[in-house]
Amino acid sequence: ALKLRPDYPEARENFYRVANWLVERWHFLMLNDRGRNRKYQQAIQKAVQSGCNTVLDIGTGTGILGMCAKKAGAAEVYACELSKTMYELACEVVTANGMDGCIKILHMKSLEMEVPKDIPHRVSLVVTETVDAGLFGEGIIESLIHAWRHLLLPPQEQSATGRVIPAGATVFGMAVECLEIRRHHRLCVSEVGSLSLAAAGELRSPVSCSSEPDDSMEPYTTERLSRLPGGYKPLTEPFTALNIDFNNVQELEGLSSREVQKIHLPVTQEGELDALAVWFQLHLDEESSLSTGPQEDTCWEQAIYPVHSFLLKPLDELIVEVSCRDAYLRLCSVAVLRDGHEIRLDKRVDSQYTGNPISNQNPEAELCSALACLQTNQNQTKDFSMLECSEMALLNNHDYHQSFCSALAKLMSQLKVKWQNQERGSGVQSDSSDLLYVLDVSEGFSLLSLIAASHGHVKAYSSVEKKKQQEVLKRLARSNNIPEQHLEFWLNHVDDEHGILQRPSREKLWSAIILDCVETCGLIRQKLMEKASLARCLLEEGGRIFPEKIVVHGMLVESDTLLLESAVQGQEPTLGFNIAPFINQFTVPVHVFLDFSTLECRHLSECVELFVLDLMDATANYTNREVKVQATSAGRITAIPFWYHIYLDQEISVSTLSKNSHWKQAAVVLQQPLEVQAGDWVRLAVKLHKSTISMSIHG
Ligand SMILES: CCc1ccncc1CNCCCCSC[C@H]1O[C@@H](n2ccc3c(N)ncnc32)[C@H](O)[C@@H]1O
Repeated sequence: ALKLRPDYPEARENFYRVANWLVERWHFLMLNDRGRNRKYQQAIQKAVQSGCNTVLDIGTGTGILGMCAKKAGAAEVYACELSKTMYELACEVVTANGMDGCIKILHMKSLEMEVPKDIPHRVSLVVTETVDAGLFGEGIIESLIHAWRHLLLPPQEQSATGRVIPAGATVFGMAVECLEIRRHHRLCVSEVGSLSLAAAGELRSPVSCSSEPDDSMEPYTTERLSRLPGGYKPLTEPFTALNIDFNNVQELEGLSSREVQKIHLPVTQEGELDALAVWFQLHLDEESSLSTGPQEDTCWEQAIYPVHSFLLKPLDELIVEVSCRDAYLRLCSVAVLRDGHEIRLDKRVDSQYTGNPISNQNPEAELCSALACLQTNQNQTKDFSMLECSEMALLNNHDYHQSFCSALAKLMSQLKVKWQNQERGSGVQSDSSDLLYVLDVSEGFSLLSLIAASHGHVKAYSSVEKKKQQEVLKRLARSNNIPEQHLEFWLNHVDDEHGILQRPSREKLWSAIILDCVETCGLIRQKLMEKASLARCLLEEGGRIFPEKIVVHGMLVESDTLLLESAVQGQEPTLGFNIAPFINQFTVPVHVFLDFSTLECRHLSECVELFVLDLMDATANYTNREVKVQATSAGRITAIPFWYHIYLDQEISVSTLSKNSHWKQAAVVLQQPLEVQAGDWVRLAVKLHKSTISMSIHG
């Protein structure tokens, strides 16, 4: 559709959503990494010059490594790529670089390839970079075992034996304290919005690396440690977790049956153990290697294994187990050696509140928390509830819940006063059971319905869907003395907003409706304005929507990092091959999941108000706005990061840029940077179409 009518906004928005999905963002990072490209090129040249004449590029992506092999003089070059989009793109790239006649590209997974069906004979060299931050996440081990068995010249041939680039890898690990990781993976607070969380039971993020593989969990997550807000504190020296030789097929085949390795790590700094960080060195050949370590200025993320919280002291020894039972590299911290005796970490319930004593709470909550621990101790493997990382970070966001608690309290008391006035006026005595009705349609796990119900005389409806999570809410209602009948789970089987947004009952309207406005990635939720207008019709006199207003703020920045993550910058980084125009078709103008607080960039203006969305008064809204912004210093404007101040009422607002925010930010990345001098004025044209914000800049 875009090719047919490039200006058609619907197609454009849809394409941007699809593009993010079709082509992973790391393609841009990888292709802009000239150091990486050169090292691969040199290793390939050396191998071809030393006799590797037939080459197979596994996971060719844009085709760059296959083209290196051809240019280095290899007689036959084959490439395979499992993603259809990348396969088609590689064909275009190879043709554009005049090599379509001499590189055969297959749209298939290497594991399906056979000799002579797909390639005429076994090859002397396999090149590949099918690795992720945890090294094995793209299946490189399985791919290489298959390649050694079916596609590579077997090692026993005296003459030319097959080889793999990279030749092997060394995996490193390190124990770290990191608040940003902790608040995304475990509960760190004992109460939110005047609710005690003692009875919540064990809450876990999807990332948990128990030694027995459990496919409902991911073994690790990924983070750029050098860019995490608040940074991290190493608690041990880096240790070697694993060495693997990709040219030794016995070693590759033996990997999954290697016995679990126990590593003793002397603690070098006192601190809270939050995670094991893992990275690796990719040995391309004997001389050159690539590293994904946090200390390098590498663009790659590290693999993060959140582990049981535990306060480590300098003389402790942390015992870590390393295994690769299934295809994944698994690390877990199993025990701490202190004064000669072993404290098991993996058997105990994770101490939910690290460092925050459950103080000054009512005795029954104390009893509940003791019971909860007792309960989880017995069958700790079963009764835990899973929260997404963003839901865990939201739960830990104390200010967010406090703001809602205050704003809801204000509304509830206003409405109760209104009733009393009406009663006095009409003389009709409404029975005290008359309740205010609050609907919380937040996405995912939300406690806002409970916070509303805790104000008394409120019947709250929650759209939490998952049974386990509903159990958590019911437990919290009980332990916070909220009457069972004041909490209901609402119509969560219907998916369209018309279904969820209905009157609470025939004669009743809502006193408050809580909407979810901003996605974790930093974009406005789809159909927000439609939902808001529907919700407004369902409010009783004086009722409110939360939030009532969203103000978009932003600023002009110069950031090479954002450019490198959003488009390939010319031909030079890609070894002179013409690749950029092809992969840049998948550039999207808005970059999401950005940590603006740690982005390397130069601020070229103050923060400015870009747009206002009024959810209580549709007539106050516009679809585009021109904003004049003054450059405060000279530079090249390459991006406009933006975030939101979410107004719960006239006075109370939460910012999506605040320190404990569970939200990330977004940024418009300009394809043509704009040079400015200090004092220059630029005009920003800001548009909102179907909840999608777009911006263009004019000198
Ligand atoms: C310093 C390297 C680094 C370190 C840490 N983080 C990231 C990186 C950068 N590497 C990222 C590549 C990761 C994606 S793999 C690249 C392309 O290969 C394709 N594929 C994957 C397996 C496979 C197969 N068996 N047969 C055919 N095709 C295959 C994928 O569809 C993808 O397009």
